[in-house]
Amino acid sequence: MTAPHGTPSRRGRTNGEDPSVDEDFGAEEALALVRDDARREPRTRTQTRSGARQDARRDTPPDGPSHDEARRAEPPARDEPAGRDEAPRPTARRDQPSRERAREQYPHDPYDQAPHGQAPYDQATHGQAQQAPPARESARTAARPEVFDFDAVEEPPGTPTAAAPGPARPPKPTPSSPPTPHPATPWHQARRIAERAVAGGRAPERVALAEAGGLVLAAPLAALTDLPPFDTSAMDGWAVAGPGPWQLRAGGALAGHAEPKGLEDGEAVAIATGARVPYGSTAVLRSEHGQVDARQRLHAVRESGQGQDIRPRGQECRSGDQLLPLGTVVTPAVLGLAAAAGYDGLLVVPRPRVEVLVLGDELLTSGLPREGLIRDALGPMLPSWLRSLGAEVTAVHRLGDDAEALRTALAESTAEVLVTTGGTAAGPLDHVHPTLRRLGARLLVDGVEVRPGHPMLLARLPDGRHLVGLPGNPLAAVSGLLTLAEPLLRVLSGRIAARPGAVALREEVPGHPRDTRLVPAVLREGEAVPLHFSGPAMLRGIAGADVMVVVPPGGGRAGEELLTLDLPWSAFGDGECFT
Ligand SMILES: Nc1nc2c(c(=O)[nH]1)N[C@H]1C(S)=C(S)[C@@H](COP(=O)(O)OP(=O)(O)OC[C@H]3O[C@@H](n4cnc5c(N)ncnc54)[C@H](O)[C@@H]3O)O[C@H]1N2
Ligand code: MOO
Repeated sequence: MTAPHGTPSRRGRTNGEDPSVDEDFGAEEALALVRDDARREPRTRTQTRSGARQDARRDTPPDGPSHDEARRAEPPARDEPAGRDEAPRPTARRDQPSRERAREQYPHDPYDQAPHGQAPYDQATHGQAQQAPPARESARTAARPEVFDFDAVEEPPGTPTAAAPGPARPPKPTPSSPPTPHPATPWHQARRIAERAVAGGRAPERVALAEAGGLVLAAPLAALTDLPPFDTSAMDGWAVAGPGPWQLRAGGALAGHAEPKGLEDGEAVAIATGARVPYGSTAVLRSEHGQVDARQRLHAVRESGQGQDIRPRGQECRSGDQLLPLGTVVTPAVLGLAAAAGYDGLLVVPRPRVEVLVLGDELLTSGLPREGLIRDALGPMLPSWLRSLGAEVTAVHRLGDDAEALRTALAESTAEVLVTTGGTAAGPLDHVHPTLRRLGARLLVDGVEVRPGHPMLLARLPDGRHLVGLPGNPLAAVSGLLTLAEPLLRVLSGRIAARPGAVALREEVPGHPRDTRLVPAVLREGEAVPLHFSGPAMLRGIAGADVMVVVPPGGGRAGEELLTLDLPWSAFGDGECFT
């Protein structure tokens, strides 16, 4: 499922206690890991491409800075947005036939995310065609009603934010002073904070195989038997002893039967695939490679070598061999292997219990949108997504915009993790921050430098439970899932971080001047083609996506390798995984 994660070999871990996770892990480090891994392990869907692409990246035009340098540079003054949350307007794009072709299939331009023909995307309006803001949006322009305890924002020591000079607690805004700037956390750092917020999962439990799918091994899987447990025939035919021709013995050996009587040299007996081979057998002759004459003598029409088509006992493993490490997700194949190796049940990390609280008076649970009401997209989306991240979703409650209902739900829930949707911003009905403050929660992440989804948050309640606050815009909520919920739940569910993915962009993707962008894309011939309809309020792009591409501040060039985040269905994405 989701990345970027460290490789198990370098960052292998099952809980937040492994010191190796303390290393900084930015985009460049993650990409370097991918390149390393690609050299070691040729079979990866996100196999990075030739060095030529990297060389091209290093190319510096004679009259200007390299792309990377340009990316690090501040955007030119004329592009500076009026507010910190706005991106510059796009510059005109050159006509490129190949781009046009790609666009026909997978039209994309984040600055043009409305259907073709509509007004261009403007980050300030969050992907919508420009229009007068609705009444509730204008209410958001009001100053932030609550001031947070910025001391309570936990940052690892040495991070740029923590190291930044300035007062620990900003002054309270007064009617004459502008709203306090929001201390958003850089995207990579937010993921690390979420990963380290918890030390590990619940105490391991033994569950029946039928219940273990999707859980994580809490102990290495060691073989309880040799596999195969006895010498078996790999083919239908005859077990033979010594060189032929052989005298065929009456009867035969079938799978599931006790060991047949041993063979003497020059003897053969009919045998089925999977049957125990009789003691004394030197090979199995396939049925299509032998003929029996009238005197019941078996003749080989093709020679079979010593031991041919016999699977010797212990060929796959010996009793006690470690088959899989602790931290492995119990996939269907793991269930099969465990059963073959003698297990009736497995010691696993129980799923962390997660409760979803959907906020918003405007949400309908059925029927068509009407009278300003819209369908709740997140209530139906989150349970299976969270489950794919290792959680057990115990309940989905729809609370409307009711601060008291939210406070009660947070105070009374017994889930280890609460996930709220909506209400993270600073509008009059956005109750998440004030309620957290009332409950004495500690904000570990309060806003992230990522688009969409920058108002996302991670908080710790006084009793140690965690709350992931997802923004209400549906794609922004997905961004929050991938940024904060995935690392938190990965550690709580005992999973090992997967190898980070990287893929080359088929076409340029504009970036935000300072924030990371998460852009839905499809994978085609090893390249990522960014998708259209990927505004913060839209799910149309992500619903057809294979991965989320992590676009660094400043954007990505055609051919540039960028990190990717897997989606729950990514394994089925481009058909290259099942070879
Ligand atoms: N003055 C400002 N206003 C806003 C800012 C900002 O920085 N300054 N940020 C914008 C961004 S970015 C986002 S994202 C949203 C986040 O807002 P909330 O988390 O408070 O979410 P809501 O206001 O409740 O909802 C936003 C949007 O999403 C729709 N929504 C909510 N829940 C659902 C759901 N379950 N299914 C489908 N759609 C949902 C809701 O109707 C709104 O349209 O704030 C911006 N404002
Ligand atoms: O742009 Mo907001 O970040 O819609 O998520």
